[in-house]
Amino acid sequence: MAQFQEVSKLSSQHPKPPGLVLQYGTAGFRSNAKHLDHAMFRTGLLATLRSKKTKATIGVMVTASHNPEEDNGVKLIDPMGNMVTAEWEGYATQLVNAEQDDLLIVLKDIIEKETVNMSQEANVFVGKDTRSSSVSLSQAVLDGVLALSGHSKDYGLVTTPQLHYMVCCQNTQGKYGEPTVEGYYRKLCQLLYSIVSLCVCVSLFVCFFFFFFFSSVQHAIHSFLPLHLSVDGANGIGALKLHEMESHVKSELQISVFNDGSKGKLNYECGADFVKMQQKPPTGMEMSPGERCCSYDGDADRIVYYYTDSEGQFHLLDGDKIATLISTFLKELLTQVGLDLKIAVVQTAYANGSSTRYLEDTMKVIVRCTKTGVKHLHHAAQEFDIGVYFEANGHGTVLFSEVAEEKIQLLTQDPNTNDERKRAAQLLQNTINVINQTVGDAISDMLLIEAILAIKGMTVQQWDAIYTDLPNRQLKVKVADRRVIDTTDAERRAVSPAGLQEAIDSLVKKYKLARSFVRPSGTEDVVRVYAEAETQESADALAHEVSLAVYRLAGGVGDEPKPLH
Ligand SMILES: CC(=O)N[C@H]1[C@@H](OP(=O)(O)O)O[C@H](CO)[C@@H](O)[C@@H]1O
Ligand SMILES: [Mg+2]
Repeated sequence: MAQFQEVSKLSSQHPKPPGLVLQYGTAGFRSNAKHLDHAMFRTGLLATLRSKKTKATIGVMVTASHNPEEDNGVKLIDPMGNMVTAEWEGYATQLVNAEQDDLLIVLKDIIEKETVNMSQEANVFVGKDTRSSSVSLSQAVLDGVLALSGHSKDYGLVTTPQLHYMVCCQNTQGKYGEPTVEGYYRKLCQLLYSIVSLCVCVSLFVCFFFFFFFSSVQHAIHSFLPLHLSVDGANGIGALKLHEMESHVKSELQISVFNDGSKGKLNYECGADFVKMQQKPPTGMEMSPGERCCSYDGDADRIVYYYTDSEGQFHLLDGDKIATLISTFLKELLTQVGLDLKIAVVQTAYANGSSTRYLEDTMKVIVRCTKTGVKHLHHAAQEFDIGVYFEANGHGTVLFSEVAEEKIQLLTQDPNTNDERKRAAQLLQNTINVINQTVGDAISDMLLIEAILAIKGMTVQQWDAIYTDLPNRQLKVKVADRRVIDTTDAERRAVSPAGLQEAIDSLVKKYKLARSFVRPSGTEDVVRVYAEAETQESADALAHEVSLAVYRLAGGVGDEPKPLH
């Protein structure tokens, strides 16, 4: 067929290095950018097939998120803006690893297995981050789409969640929003205006009573707006997009952007991953004591907040604290509107033990633990009326079931609802709209958090004080083959190699309030070790001892892990 001749022709311009094997991992393909040209072209081919199969627009995002500048990667976005299914992840791995001469055989095999109608039209949206390699790599994706006569739309520089949003808007015929970057800002920011204005109405109402005691109403509003926030853009796409969004929110939210890419290197000593892992502020950020700050990652799908206190002590408010703030807010609103909706928080094994305890024992919400990787959390969250999911590293969002959205919508229109209930229903409605339900989104999460803090009149210190994190430590161990470690119970227990779990169990027993687990990373060639305990010294010592156990029992390479102190 002529169609396949074009594939042969164009694929020879994007040849596969013989013998190279890549795996569609936790977040798509990731590697040094030099190894990815063929993977991009072939992901373009697969996205076209997926589009024909689903009769919908598919997204392809070129990014390696928080990884170093030299790396790159690619992920596929399904019609509703979700991650692609596990089955198609498998096809992606097969197609990308086919040696040059076998490419057509593997391609035709997928077409046959999935009974793809090749005369069906195909549409693929493509986006990229700010890495210098992203320019040619996204062109390789576009070539792949072209090779199978698919239509493509190149969104150029966008955040990962923006591309997820575009795909969802396109496939819901605009019901989710307008599939443009401007449409995205309008949707998200308008809601900040209405959330804030609802709040101002309440402030005005309160001020009316206190008018004669305290100076003026105007003063109260001015002290409320605009909000101030310092953002570390990780020298990536998020910084660029914040500048773009500025004009939409400048009277409600003043953002000072640091690490905006004008001089520093992407993700280097900055960004959400650096801040979370190192538990310290990014370089290049000016912070005054008590000031609210946050960091995005390299493709702006993660966010963490932090501040330093008057003694210079650093305080991190990670994904767990964000999930707690958002679920508290939603639960309070549900009580006010009197709706009996099932709300749950979904976490991974990396969630701080204090957060899980607080959510279950004090807030009395259902907590679920899944494997690492947003796709797992997303699926679990879909089982509830309202599913709040966050990885501890700040990647997360909230999902509302259709039933929940309908019930809330009805309440906002019900003439028999009293003012207080109506206001709460309206806030819930606005919250639904400000949230990017397709995937974790640093910009959307930031706007929601800012609105919640304003509505609740809460400082970052008060938010931080909801519970106290258990001291914790994450380490990496190099082993010859990390696949020798197999886990169960949402990655909290190791079933192989023999003796490893027993060794961890006996080490954990030595410390108070301790917990530790190990798992092979899905994005890096390392085994990750997590430990938490009553004191930082204990968490550090436990993490080191568990690292040694991994090194000895799972084939460690290089030098033995050294103690932290
Ligand atoms: C401990 C940790 O933060 N792991 C991260 C990291 O996965 P690993 O499989 O642990 O390498 O990258 C994933 C993709 O960004 C993210 O979803 C996940 O939370
Ligand atoms: Mg990311």
